[in-house]
Amino acid sequence: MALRARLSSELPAKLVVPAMPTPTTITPTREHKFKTNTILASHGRPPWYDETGKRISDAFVIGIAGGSASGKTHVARQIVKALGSVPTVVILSQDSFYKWHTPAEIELAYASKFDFDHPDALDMPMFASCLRDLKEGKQSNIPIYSFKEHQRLDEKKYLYGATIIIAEGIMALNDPSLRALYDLKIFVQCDSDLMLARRIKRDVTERGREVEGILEQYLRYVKPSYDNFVGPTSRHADIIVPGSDNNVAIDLISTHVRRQLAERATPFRKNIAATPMATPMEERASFWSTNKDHASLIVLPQTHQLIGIYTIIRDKTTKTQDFIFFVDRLAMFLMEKAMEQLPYRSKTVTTPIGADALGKELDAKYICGVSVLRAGGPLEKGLQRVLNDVPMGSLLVQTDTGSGEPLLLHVMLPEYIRLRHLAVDTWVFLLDAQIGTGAAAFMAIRSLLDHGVRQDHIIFVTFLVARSGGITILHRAFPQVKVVCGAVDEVLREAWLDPYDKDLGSDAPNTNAERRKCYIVEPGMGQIGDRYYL
Ligand SMILES: Nc1ncnc2c1ncn2[C@@H]1O[C@H](COP(=O)(O)OP(=O)(O)O)[C@@H](O)[C@H]1O
Ligand SMILES: O=c1ccn([C@@H]2O[C@H](COP(=O)(O)O)[C@@H](O)[C@H]2O)c(=O)[nH]1
Repeated sequence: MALRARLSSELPAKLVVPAMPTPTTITPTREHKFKTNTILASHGRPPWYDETGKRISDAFVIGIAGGSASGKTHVARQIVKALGSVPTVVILSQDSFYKWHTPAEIELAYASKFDFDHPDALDMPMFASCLRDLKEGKQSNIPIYSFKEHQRLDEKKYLYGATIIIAEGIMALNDPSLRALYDLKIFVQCDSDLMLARRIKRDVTERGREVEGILEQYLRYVKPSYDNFVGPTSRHADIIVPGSDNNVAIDLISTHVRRQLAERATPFRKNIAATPMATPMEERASFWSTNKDHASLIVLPQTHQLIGIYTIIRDKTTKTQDFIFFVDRLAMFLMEKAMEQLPYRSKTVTTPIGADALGKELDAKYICGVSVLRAGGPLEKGLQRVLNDVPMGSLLVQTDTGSGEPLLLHVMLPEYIRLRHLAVDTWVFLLDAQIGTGAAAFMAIRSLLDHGVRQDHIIFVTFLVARSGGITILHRAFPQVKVVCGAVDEVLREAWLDPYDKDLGSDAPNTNAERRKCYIVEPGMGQIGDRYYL
């Protein structure tokens, strides 16, 4: 409703954008040859949740319908191009949702006697469900369809983290449950002869077809389907875009989408900023006073041995070789402690002298590790020592130098998390060097929850937690996540970081354009990832 109102203030209720008076030639590029459901552009994803940990915005979804070869994919790609530097954009092709075909149906397809242009040829409920998951910020595993084999392939394409989704297909506006998911509905209008000419060219070069078969299929199914099912859906569109010379329409659409995204953006880091004011005094006092038995924050016993290891690691004069050795040792201590957080069940074994011994065995279905790059990397070795062959994944979270917000730049997760039905039974050791503002921890935990990992199955392992930082807000947002750490440092302060300096920044104002604002845990251990790897 709100969108319609806003759209109508920007555009007439239904906009038919005329073709450009002077035709421009768009040279088909290699990318036109592929119909892939893929992340086409990613400039990092800013927070999609607030400081309570709840998701605050859905992805912006554009539905594009039109006849076969009218230019739907082309329009989708032009929109992505025109949007420029925006967060993650995904193009979801309805073609991927053609149903699985029997050998008899495939034989008919090769003889151009199978109707791929009826709405029943597509698995609409599956398309709607995958689209809904992506819109709601969850992962989706999309089927892959081969036009050459007229068959759905065995493998699937994993997608996660879209901020904008463009769903395109001949029947994209056909189904009411699909239409309900779109924030913007587009119909690509194109002359029949142009569509036929393009289809012949494309099907011969890209889909392994012959002209005679293409024409037979066109007359028997494609043309009647356009008249009966596809063309009439143009009445549901917000915008009608011409199938050629459509630069004006593309500009209009991209401006609208950019404005919508700007309206949805909310500052995050500022809200959890590393100031003692981030949570009320009483809440922090109660968190730390109960922290000894606190189920959510487990601090390693402060033995002389442990403090000795920290002393070496904190010392800026420690040589890289020694730093790596002691970080690896500390990682082992932390991981051993973290392993205690997993469930165990009773088990009786027979000893070599034939006696029964009552013991315990791990009771976790799936376990994996995910490190927040680069700083979480040094903990990986510790995890691999306590759990042989544990599947590892990573998340690259970095601070946007302009906005100061964390950005999710890369997601590489193990199958136990990528597949939702496994994720619910998966225990995840989430590894990061420290929890300062908590911004990276928030993003990493939220990403796992989006995949269906249970909050109480996440064990966050870290070297250092800042007492005055975001840990209390993190705990408030995700009370069931356990944090295992080796030391608690008192101070978290703002500073300027020089990318070429391994020592951490000063309070001096930003004189060097490359320096960026950061938050420093004090006394801290410096940039652990840099000291370990560089
Ligand atoms: N505006 C355009 N100008 C020039 N060629 C185009 C234009 N739109 C589409 N084409 C070409 O037409 C063919 C079919 O376009 P495509 O976008 O794949 O259609 P659809 O996704 O609707 O089936 C492609 O080879 C593409 O390069
Ligand atoms: O195995 C198949 C599946 C589909 N088709 C034809 O594809 C078009 C839809 O794809 P567009 O990319 O939108 O053109 C549809 O008209 C089907 O006839 C096919 O030939 N073989």
